[in-house]
Amino acid sequence: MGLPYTSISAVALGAGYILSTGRVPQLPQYGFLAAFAATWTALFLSWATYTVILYPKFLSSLRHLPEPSGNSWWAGQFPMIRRDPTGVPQLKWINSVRNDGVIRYLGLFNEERLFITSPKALAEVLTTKNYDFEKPHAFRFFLGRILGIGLFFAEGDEHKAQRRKLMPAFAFRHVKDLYPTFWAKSQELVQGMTDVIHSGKGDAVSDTPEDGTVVVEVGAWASRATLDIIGVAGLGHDFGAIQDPNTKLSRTYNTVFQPNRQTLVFGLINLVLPGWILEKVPLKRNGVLQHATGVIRDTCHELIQEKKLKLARKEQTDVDILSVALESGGFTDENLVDQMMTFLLAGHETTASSMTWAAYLLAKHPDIQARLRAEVRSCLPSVGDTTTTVSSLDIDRMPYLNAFCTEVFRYFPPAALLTRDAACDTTIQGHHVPKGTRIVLCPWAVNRSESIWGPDAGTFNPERWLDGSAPSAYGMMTFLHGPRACIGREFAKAEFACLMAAWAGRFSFELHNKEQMDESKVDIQGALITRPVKGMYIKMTVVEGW
Ligand code: HEM
Repeated sequence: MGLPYTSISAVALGAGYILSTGRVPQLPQYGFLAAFAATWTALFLSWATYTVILYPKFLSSLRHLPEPSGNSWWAGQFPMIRRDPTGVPQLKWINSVRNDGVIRYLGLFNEERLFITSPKALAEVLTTKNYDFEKPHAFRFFLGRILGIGLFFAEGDEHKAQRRKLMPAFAFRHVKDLYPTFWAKSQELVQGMTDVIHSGKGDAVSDTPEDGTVVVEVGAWASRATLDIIGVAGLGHDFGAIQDPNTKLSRTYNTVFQPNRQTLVFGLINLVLPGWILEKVPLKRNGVLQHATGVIRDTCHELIQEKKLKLARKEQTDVDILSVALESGGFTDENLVDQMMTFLLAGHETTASSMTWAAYLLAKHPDIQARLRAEVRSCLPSVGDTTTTVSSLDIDRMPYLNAFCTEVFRYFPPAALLTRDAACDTTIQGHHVPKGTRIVLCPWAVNRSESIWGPDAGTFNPERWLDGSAPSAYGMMTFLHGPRACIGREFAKAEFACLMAAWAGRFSFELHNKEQMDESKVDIQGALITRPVKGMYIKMTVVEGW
């Protein structure tokens, strides 16, 4: 519950006036400032006691729901949430707290959160009552600056209308035409990395080029490839990030997503200060965000102008997302810029995160790596053969590749935790949920819930997708479900499958830091998109013969 600054200040002003002018003779007289400050402090303390202690512990209608033990008296489970990677506390609770689909836990200042755990409850929140829940306003401020206020942040009827206009561009019949683009970029990526390996100059100090092995930070390559793909397939423009790691746009996203103290402190302040105040605080992070927003907006503006010129000259035949949106005629220029900013970010860091985790998992499981490579080599033309391409049918015919990709999406969902606020009084699984209650959706936990996936939920096992035993759709939360599910899901799945086929077919993967065979030794950063904090360093070798 946000501090009601305006109401407290208004009452304190009134009290200051009354007490300083002696209007009520029965009351003692004080100076205006002293009376104002004393009333303000008293009201603030009463509000804080009510909000932090009385309401969550004794009055809330949600206090009888199951919850994890070990609360701090004023910060609930916040110490654990702050210490562990995003989603890890929720994973512990989903497997240990008995519940019927909803767990209540307390955050900083004992703010209540409802963590939704079962497929039935998730179906209710995401589909049946989707529009009863909205994205939190603080989140909109925090991310809206770099993501734009497009489809991602639209709500209610506005969301429905925007989604309807954009859907054709993301339908599978359109995505299937993009496979040649995905494959061409996968080829370019693999060629770029092959050149680096042959040159013997990797990204880590202990490279051992003499045995043909070079250590590469795969996350950076993944981001460059996915930025190029969303550039070409989304905006009809090649940013050339695979060829040049220092393009303005790549550098900009790097500075925004660099996991560091600044980002963390900014995020924490955002929990207590409203966005419009935080934006004005002279923090270094504000400057970084402002600059980044400028670069991203300008890039999108330029691309839209280019496309419009082409349209006017009747040269327009492209099938990228921007062209489809422009031709629908339903967006103003400013709105289009917001949509493009959304696709640029939502469509590149997410898939890059999946690629980074996939490289880690391949390195950790040499048997899976070998099986995948064998399938790729037997089904697809060589990645070096630029005269051939790959279609959706080629990829569909590869059960192990598809099982591997789906299992990576399950095991390491890029968006580990998402939130909603109840937009009205509503219910979940029959429990009354007051307006404003914070709802937590946690793909990281649900995707590994033992009650949904069985006792091997915590094991990476592509095999589970081959025997058709996968559980209810709502047990897999990587792209969410319902009207707000990821619109780019088919795009992402296709792009990821092409990129992984090219990687696994051409290279062998081995962990640079052997300690990381133990997953708990990989530090995970997860404010928005999960990634290894210090990058993922992999020893890569070109496997000849394909
Ligand atoms: C592995 C890749 C991806 C993952 C895991 C992913 C995941 C998600 C998730 C979880 C959401 C829901 C967020 C929320 O409602 O709080 C979402 C929404 C969205 N995603 Fe993705 N995404 C991926 C790739 C893409 C791509 C490639 C694009 C575009 C080309 C894209 C565009 C969007 C958009 C526009 C939304 C907002 C949809 C709406 O609110 O109607 N995503 N994504």
